[in-house]
Amino acid sequence: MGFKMGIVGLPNVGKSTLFNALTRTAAAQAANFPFCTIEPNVGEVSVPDPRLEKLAAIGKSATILPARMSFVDIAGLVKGASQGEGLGNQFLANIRETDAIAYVLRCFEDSNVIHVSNKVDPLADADVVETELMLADLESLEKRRAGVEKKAKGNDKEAKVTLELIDRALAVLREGKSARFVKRDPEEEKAFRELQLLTSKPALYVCNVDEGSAATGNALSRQVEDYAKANDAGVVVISAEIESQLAQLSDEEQAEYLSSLDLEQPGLNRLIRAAYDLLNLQTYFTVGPKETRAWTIHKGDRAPQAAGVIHTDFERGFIRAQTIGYDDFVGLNGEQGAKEAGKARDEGKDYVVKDGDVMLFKFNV
Ligand SMILES: Nc1ncnc2c1ncn2[C@@H]1O[C@H](COP(=O)(O)OP(=O)(O)OP(=O)(O)O)[C@@H](O)[C@H]1O
Ligand SMILES: [Mg+2]
Repeated sequence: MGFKMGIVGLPNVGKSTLFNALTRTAAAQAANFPFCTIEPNVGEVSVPDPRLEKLAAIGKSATILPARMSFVDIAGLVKGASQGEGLGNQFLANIRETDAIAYVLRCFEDSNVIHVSNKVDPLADADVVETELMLADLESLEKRRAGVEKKAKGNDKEAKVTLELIDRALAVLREGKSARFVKRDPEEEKAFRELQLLTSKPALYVCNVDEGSAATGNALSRQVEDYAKANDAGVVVISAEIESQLAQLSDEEQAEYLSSLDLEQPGLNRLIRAAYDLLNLQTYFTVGPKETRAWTIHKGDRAPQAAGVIHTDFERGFIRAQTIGYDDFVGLNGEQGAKEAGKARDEGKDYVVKDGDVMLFKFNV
C-alpha cells in the first residue's frame, strides 16, 4: 500500500521548501527513517512513531522499520489550470494519482517573496485552487455523463448507480462545494471512487507561517483553522522556512533550535502524522529479534486484511492472530510477560484490529 499525498498550492507559497525539508530530513535520518526519491518530485518518508523505539528495545530487535508514505511536489497552480493554463493538464494528472491533498497556504508576510496576486490572503488563495479543481471535476463529469446515461437506459445496473452519483456530484459542485460533500451510502462508495474526483480527496490545509509564528500561529493561520473546521478538512501550522533550516542540523542542534522556538518537535512530524490520520490509516506492529516493524492498515480493517499487508498468503490462509495490545506489551515487558499475564489473545477472522496492536499471524496455505 503506497499512500501518496500531493502538495498543492499557488506558485511561490512554499511547496518546494516544504517538500525539500521533508526529503532532506528523511535522508539525514537514514538509519531509522529511510528515504528514497522515486521520481524527482516524489519523496518517500517514514511516519514518525515514538512507540517503535520502545517496542524494539523490549523485543531486542536489530532494526526498526517505520511505516512509510509518499509526498508529491506538484507545480504551482494558477487560475485557468482546469482549462490547461500554466502546467494545467500535467498538474491535474499529478493530483489525480494522489490519495489526499495538502493545500499549502501562504500565511507569512515578506515583501521579498512575490505573491502572484500581490496580496497575502490564504482564504482567497485556497478558493482559487479549490475552484480550479472543482471546475476540472465538473468538466470530467459532464464529459462522462452522456455515455453513462446511455448505458443506464439499456438497463445496466452499475451504470444506473453511477449516473445517480454523477448527478448528485454535479449538483454539489455547481453549488461551489467540493465533491467530498456528496452524500453517499457505503455500497455506493466503490462507484464514487471510480469517478476519480479531485475534490473528493481528503484535504489538509498547511498554513505556512513566518518564523516567529511557528509555535503560536498568527491571525492568518487562525482564519484558515476556522475555514478548515467548516470544510471538513485537516489543518497544520508550520513554517517551511524553519523546517528547511532544521533539516540541515544535527539532532543535537535541532533540539536546541526547537526549544529556542518553543517547539516540541519538528512541524514535519506533525504534518506527516496529520496526513496519516487524514487518510484514515492506522498502525499495527510486528516485533521480533530481526526487526520491529510498523504496518499500515485502514481503520476498521480486520485481522486477515491486516495479515494481507505482509503477504497475500497470510490473508488467504489466515487461521488466527496472536494479539497483544500496545500498552500490555510495553507494560508487561514483551510477549513472554503478556502471555504469563493472560494478555496475549488469540483473535479470529472477525477481529477488528486496534491501533498499536502487536500481532503474530498463524496461517496455512
Ligand atoms: N515560512 C516562510 N517564510 C518566509 N519565506 C518563505 C517561507 N516559506 C517559503 N518561503 C520562501 O518563499 C519562496 C518560494 O518558496 P518555494 O519555492 O518553496 O515555493 P513553491 O510553492 O514551490 O513555488 P512554485 O509553485 O513556483 O514551485 C522561497 O524564496 C522561500 O524561501
Ligand atoms: Mg516549487
